Amino acid sequence: MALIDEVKNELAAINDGSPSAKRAQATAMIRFGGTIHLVRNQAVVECTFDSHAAASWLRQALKEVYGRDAELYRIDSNTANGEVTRHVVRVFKNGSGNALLRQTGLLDLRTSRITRGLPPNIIGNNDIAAIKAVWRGAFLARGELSDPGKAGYLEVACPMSETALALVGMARRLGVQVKTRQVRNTERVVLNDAFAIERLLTNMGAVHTAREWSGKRNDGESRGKANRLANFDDANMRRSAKAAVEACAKVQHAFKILGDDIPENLRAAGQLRLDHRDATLEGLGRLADPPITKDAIAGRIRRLLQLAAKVERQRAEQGDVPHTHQEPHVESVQASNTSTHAMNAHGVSAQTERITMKTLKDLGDLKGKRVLVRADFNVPLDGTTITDDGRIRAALPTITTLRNEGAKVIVMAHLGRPKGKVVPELSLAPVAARLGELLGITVPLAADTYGEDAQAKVAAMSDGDVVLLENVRFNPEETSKDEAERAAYAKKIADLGDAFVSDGFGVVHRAQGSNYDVAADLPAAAGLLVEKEVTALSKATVNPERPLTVVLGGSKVSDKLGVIENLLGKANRLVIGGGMVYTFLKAQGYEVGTSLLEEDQLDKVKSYIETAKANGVELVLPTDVVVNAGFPAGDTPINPEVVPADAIPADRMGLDIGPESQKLFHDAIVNSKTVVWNGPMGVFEVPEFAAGTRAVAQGLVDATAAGAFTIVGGGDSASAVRNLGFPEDGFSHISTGGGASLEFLEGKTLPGLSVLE
Ligand SMILES: Nc1ncnc2c1ncn2[C@@H]1O[C@H](COP(=O)(O)OP(=O)(O)OP(=O)(O)O)[C@@H](O)[C@H]1O
Ligand SMILES: O=C(O)[C@H](O)COP(=O)(O)O
Repeated sequence: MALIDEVKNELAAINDGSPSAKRAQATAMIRFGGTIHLVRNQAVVECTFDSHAAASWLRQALKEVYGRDAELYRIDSNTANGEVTRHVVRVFKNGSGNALLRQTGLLDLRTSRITRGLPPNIIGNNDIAAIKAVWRGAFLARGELSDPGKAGYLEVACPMSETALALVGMARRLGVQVKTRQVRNTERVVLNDAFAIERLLTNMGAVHTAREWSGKRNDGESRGKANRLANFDDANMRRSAKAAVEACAKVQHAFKILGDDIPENLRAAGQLRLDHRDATLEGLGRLADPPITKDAIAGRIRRLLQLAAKVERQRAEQGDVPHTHQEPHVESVQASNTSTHAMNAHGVSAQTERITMKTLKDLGDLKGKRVLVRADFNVPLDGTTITDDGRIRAALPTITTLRNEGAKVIVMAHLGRPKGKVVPELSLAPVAARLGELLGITVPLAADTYGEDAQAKVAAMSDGDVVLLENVRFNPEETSKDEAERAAYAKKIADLGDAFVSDGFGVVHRAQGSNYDVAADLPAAAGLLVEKEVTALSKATVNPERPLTVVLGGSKVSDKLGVIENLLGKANRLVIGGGMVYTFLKAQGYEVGTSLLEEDQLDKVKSYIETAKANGVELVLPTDVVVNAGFPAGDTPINPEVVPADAIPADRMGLDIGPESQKLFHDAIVNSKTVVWNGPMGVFEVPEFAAGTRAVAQGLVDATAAGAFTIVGGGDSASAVRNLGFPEDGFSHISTGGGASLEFLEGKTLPGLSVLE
């Protein structure tokens, strides 16, 4: 028996729900699996299922919850693919069809029309059991599931867009993000993330077969890959085919624009796309000579299209040819890339697969070469004093390796957000001095990034020398949204070097001139830090050892709420502290005094709390907090006081988690196999409010000692760990990335990494 049949059998065997859940499921089964027509003004409700068990369930439920008798019969038909059996449940006799439509709410009594979506009584039902039941009914009626070993997908074909949107909303309330997609003129709700599929199946009640699906999926992974080209007939393949057709059109256009002036590796990649229109990117990679990864082939095609777009733009500027607006090129490759991600055997997104990037060895012999290294030297400063030099030290392995190879090392970096203006306080002068100290040499600082001084300093370099260019963000083009402007600027930087090494992991989530565009102009590779970060963070995203606990804190509340939403489908346990916790406490109806609060995020947070409950994600919040009269400033005396988390006085501000919570958090962390921590638990810069952050850091140290894999991410958290005196080797990995490490965890595609594929 195919696994989908087993899943439906398991779902159809669920019969112990409340009447409200049964009504929700039955209504969904009619809405998704039924047709309604009139015979002499009598409504005939006819629902067709491929599963006999589903049809039987509905017949029984109609009797039980609506008192309606239904006929059940089977239809066998011969199709090109063999005999197909369907099971029909029909409600018709004695006006019972009309009555059923009224009872379910599927007949809108005001307009006497059939409701297009799900009836309001179902949509407005906040009972999680009923929401699960709707999904169960929809899936029983029109659900499809990939076989283990194939590209992972779960889909429900919907009768119309309103029903699709209703399902999307309900999935969200279960903590699962699904999308709608039109396939062969049918609106479908689709899901490709393996973990989310398993979660949704479990939520529907297919607890046993969900596990079997994921288990079999692992066993069958290699088979699935090998069969990919042969099995072109499943939903993901169809999506991929569409993306491939679009990509072919773009490649053809690029060839036309570029003529003979195309780097050979890019031409070969484009030609492969044209010659094998139906192949997946993975398949194209296999066909390349020598074979390369799908990420590499995607990268080459993307660069080909970018190059064409650039040339076309230049020509348009020179008045050679009409500018035909080629920006969508880049997007469409990303789109085809995305569908490729959706096609892998686990159906998961970019960072849940290992990322393959070019590395230093791919740059060949660098002796005497000018190597541009993008580092992230965005370090905390107190005036001109660097309070944590972790990011500078993290760049040393790459710089030292390049120097040892006899390269001239030209380092570029940003500091703060000067918004395209020269801000003297954000000069990299203190960084040049510290880098020189750490390397034991003088590191001259060029007064500009690519201007006369930079050119002169680079021209004067000997092999093994290091020069630092001034803050790249002093140039408005660095962060410009105008790709052409950025590209022209990147070209000027690229003129200073012979190769580019991307080593600023903290900035790989940005597509900016000095970390992204410059890679199109020079042979480019990841530095040792970027390699190390990707390897370490992948341990939390590629089959992490569970329980996976994510600890979040810090002050950038709304930045991190998105991460929480995403993690509700991935982590086993979420521990929340720091400034963001007060929005959670308020969402539970507690007074939070003058603490950091994002009022406009309250509804979101409420739904996260609900989702966490529904998904079985353990949400650990503080039970006590340390408060003060206000944010510690200047000489104002500090009067820390511990209060229960549900009773913060109206005139007090929460600035740390209390002692009871410290123990609670510590224990939650220690009982984990993988821990990711981003954001301090309190205003750790002030000793009176540092205990919570210290307890969490200690939790990670203890978990590491017990064999867990622990990651500290976030600029402030990393500096907190060091400033509080914890040894760096107490943690498995201290990430130099803040936003970058979070976006990596979220599974987003990071431009600064994809450009190195
Ligand atoms: N309860 C609180 N109220 C106000 N500020 C807080 C509170 N708890 C922590 N903070 C502040 O949060 C700041 C760090 O937050 P942030 O979100 O920037 O974390 P991070 O580790 O730097 O992460 P990232 O690098 O991703 O930005 C610290 O300066 C700390 O004082
Ligand atoms: O500190 C960081 O997270 C990185 O340096 C990126 O800085 P940004 O958020 O200003 O781009």
